[in-house]
Amino acid sequence: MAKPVSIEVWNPSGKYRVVSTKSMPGTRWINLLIAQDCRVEICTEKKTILSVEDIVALIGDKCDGVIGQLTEDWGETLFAALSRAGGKAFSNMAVGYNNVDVNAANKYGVAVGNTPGVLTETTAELAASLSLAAARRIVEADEFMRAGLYDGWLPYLFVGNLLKGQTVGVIGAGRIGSAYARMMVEGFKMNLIYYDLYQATRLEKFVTAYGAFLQANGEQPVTWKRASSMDEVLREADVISLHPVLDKTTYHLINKERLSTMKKEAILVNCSRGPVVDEVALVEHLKQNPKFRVGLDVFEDEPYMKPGLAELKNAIVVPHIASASKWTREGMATLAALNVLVCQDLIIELHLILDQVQFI
Ligand SMILES: NC(=O)c1ccc[n+]([C@@H]2O[C@H](COP(=O)([O-])OP(=O)(O)OC[C@H]3O[C@@H](n4cnc5c(N)ncnc54)[C@H](O)[C@@H]3O)[C@@H](O)[C@H]2O)c1
Ligand SMILES: O=C(O)[C@H](O)CO
Repeated sequence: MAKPVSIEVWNPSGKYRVVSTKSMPGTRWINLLIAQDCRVEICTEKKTILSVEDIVALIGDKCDGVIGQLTEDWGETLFAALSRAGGKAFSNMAVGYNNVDVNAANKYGVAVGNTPGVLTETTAELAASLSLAAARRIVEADEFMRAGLYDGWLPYLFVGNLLKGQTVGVIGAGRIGSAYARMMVEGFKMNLIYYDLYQATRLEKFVTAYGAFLQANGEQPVTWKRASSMDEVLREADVISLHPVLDKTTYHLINKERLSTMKKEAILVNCSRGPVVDEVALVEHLKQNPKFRVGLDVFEDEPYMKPGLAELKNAIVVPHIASASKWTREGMATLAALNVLVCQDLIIELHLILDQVQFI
């Protein structure tokens, strides 16, 4: 028998019971649920990652819908428990849903939602920040200053890479990959090479139009190329950012062999999912190639890093914060609440909010 988990309750007399496994930013999501006669229960347990057992206890005997997190394992056990409790809706508070077994959800008649769109620009901005920080060695230089080591300007001090005129490579040119590509092309006048299963027509048109604009103003135009393989991107690009979904086809997409085909001074950024990169191979590659740099927001075994990574000066590491802007996190919470309401048929004035809702 799992221990009871601590909760905070909003609108105790609400007819429908909706559980959120974590407290989420803002109050709009809570108010939306209350307006549709929901009793909202928010788990206030101190531990960061809830176990399947904890969540089964939270679901209890009657539960209409759940908002969960990407750190949780939403599979057979949880969807069976939710279905037994009368629930028909689950929303991940994330766009990525590799932690959700959608087949199991289907089997138990539970609809699944995610939160795309509201995090596109915020996540792309972090990927751009990591690209810049790696190119200009900002974290190393900051540590140097704080250690009191700066004793005057020097021609070789923290020399990094100029981005202008170099090639940015994007693997997975969906919403976030395309937003990142636009930032790097427009902001730093980089040329683009991308690889995706599908053609990114709007992105191509954007780069073509921007190139024409630059040329009309007497500047070197930017260019784009859709690569026929991922290896072409790895060989040609100076900065490569990973933005595919995580599934069987993208697991360890970046491995020892592929790292060896990249330029010795390339920059690799990962704001997708940790297992897209073989992190052990990456640590080895970083050790062997001190001018190769990485910016990582995600890790193979979160919250852990593979041995050796934390000690490497050519790696910038941040704790999965790519979507962490206030606007975005409040938007994700709002979308997650709307997903649960719509999937559970609890919306009264559906037409007022349907355009804000996203489904997998
Ligand atoms: N670090 C973070 O905090 C953070 C934030 C948001 C999203 N993400 C991750 O980013 C991912 C992408 O989000 P999005 O909104 O851009 O999704 P999206 O669906 O718009 O884009 C994903 C792209 O990957 C492409 N793709 C799929 N398989 C591929 C393959 N084998 N090779 C190349 N491309 C492939 C798809 O065709 C699609 O264009 C999410 O699934 C999530 O895992 C991470
Ligand atoms: O998939 C997602 O949404 C991120 O990892 C968290 O924002």
